[in-house]
Amino acid sequence: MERKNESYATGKTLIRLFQMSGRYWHWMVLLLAASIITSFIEVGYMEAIRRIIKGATETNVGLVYGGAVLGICIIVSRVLITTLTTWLSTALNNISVMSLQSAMLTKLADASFGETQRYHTGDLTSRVWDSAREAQLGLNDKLISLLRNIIQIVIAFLYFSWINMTLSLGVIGYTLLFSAVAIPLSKWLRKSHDEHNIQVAERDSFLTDVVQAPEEIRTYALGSYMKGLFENKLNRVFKLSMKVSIMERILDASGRFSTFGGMIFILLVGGLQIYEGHMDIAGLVAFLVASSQLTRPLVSISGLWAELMGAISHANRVFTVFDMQSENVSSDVDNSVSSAKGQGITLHNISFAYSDEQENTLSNLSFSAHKGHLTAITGSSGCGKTTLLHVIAGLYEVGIGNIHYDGLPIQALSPKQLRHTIAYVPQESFIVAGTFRDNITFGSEDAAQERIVLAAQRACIHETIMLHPTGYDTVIGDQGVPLSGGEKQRLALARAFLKNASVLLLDEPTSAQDPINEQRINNALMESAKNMTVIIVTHKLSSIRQADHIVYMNKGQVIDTGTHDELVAKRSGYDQFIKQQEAVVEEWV
Ligand SMILES: Nc1ncnc2c1ncn2[C@@H]1O[C@H](COP(=O)(O)OP(=O)(O)OP(=O)(O)O)[C@@H](O)[C@H]1O
Repeated sequence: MERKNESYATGKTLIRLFQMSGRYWHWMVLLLAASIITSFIEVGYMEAIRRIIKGATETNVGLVYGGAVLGICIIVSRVLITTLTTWLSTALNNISVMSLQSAMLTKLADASFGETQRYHTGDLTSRVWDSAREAQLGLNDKLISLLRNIIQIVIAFLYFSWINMTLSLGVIGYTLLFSAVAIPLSKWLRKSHDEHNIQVAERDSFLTDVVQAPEEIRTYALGSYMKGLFENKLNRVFKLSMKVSIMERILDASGRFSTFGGMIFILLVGGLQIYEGHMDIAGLVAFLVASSQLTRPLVSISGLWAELMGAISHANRVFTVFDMQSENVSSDVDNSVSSAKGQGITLHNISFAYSDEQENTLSNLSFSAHKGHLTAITGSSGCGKTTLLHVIAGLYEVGIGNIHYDGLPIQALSPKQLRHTIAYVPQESFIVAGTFRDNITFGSEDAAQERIVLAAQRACIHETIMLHPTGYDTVIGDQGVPLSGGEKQRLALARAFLKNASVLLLDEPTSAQDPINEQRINNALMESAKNMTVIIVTHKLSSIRQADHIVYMNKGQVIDTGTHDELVAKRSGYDQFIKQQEAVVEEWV
């Protein structure tokens, strides 16, 4: 599958992520403010220790008690501010992640069909689910923590330099020296995170495929074969996880080493400072006990930076979705298009290739599907019928040729106008977990019950629905009533009948139907074709013969068009195609 370069510069990624979360900036500012208050409280904690030690060394009981009272106040304030910060960050995390995920879903619904087709569904799912979460939490938690640590360093530094400037500068210099190792490591880490995410996406895509194919897995006894493939993918993820973890640990270790070494450094330099009379013993003990207030944020900056690299790698996966080419959705629907009493659909010299590297799937193709006619597109498997239907539905843009809807070029219609004009029944029926009614009224939620029943009757699904005591309110799908392939197909058909469209496009709508339902559906389609343009892709002889107009295709080209009798008489290949189909049907009967 073709992939875009998913690597954006770190700074640009952060700015973009921040812009996307712009409406939460006041929450972020509040969190930052809470962090600043926390840093002051931490300084108070250091001061309390210093006073107690000073009081003890100078046998000043008042100073000891004063330090203790300050300490208690600090502890209470710390609890309060921590509770507030936790509440704020939990709320911010949940709301912003949900908002990013739903924005991604909206984008995917509006993105050009061709773009979304380049990605595996498992990959897109993990982008919306995992990458959105990791990216947003990266901004909310990691970036804010990074800023908080910087603020904490400044405040702690001001306090410590009040005690002793030389020692404070020494501690900072020493810690930074050890943290410097983080810079090249974080670059490698970022690359490893990118590789890791690609492997995770491949693992998830594979898992989606396997979960969706329980029949094949069992009937072909693919369990151990799939297990082998899955383990290979897991191994690759495992190796990269190990690489990432080891790099993170090295970053972490460099920080820890600087902390321990820092103690010795403080004792050495602090001892000299006391010896020279620049500070007292209470100051040194306060430094020793609380120096972590200065070194910890310095050290954790490298750890946070490493974690931020992971979040940025996920953010890039999120942006790839937002960068998908959008359909140019206009805000208002011009109903004049759907109500236009035009000529139907006309295609002129259409050619289409899935990518620049591939040969044309459709070549120089022209025909008309008139309003008031049922047009059937037929031909052998793989000749390009579904592709052609997608092109007619405007799901793929054609490079060469043009399509006219009721006399208007397709480019003159916004995607929204086009969607309003078309009802589409794909080969694979899409059923959501919900009621029968929910599944029929997609996009026509306020449809009256009589219209819903009429659509279901025309699609031959009404009787099935009424077998359930709760009728149209029966829950189907995931946790509800399971449906057969034919029932799903008829439900999808009812959805299309309900939509007030002027063009009905159907891809093998009777492939899973028994002959009786097949004939009833064919009749309903003939009836629909009286006042709309109906195009059906089919291999079914009954549907082909019944059509007013047949488009016979082979290898991406239209070989001939006409009625069944006309095409048989022309002997341009259609007659042979039909003979082969009939021979197969007879063999089966
Ligand atoms: N998303 C895609 N990317 C690249 N090639 C594709 C894509 N979808 C289909 N094709 C290729 O285009 C050709 C035509 O496929 P299409 O599904 O349009 O044929 P069809 O006539 O509808 O076949 P069938 O009757 O078996 O459903 C096939 O060779 C197929 O491999």
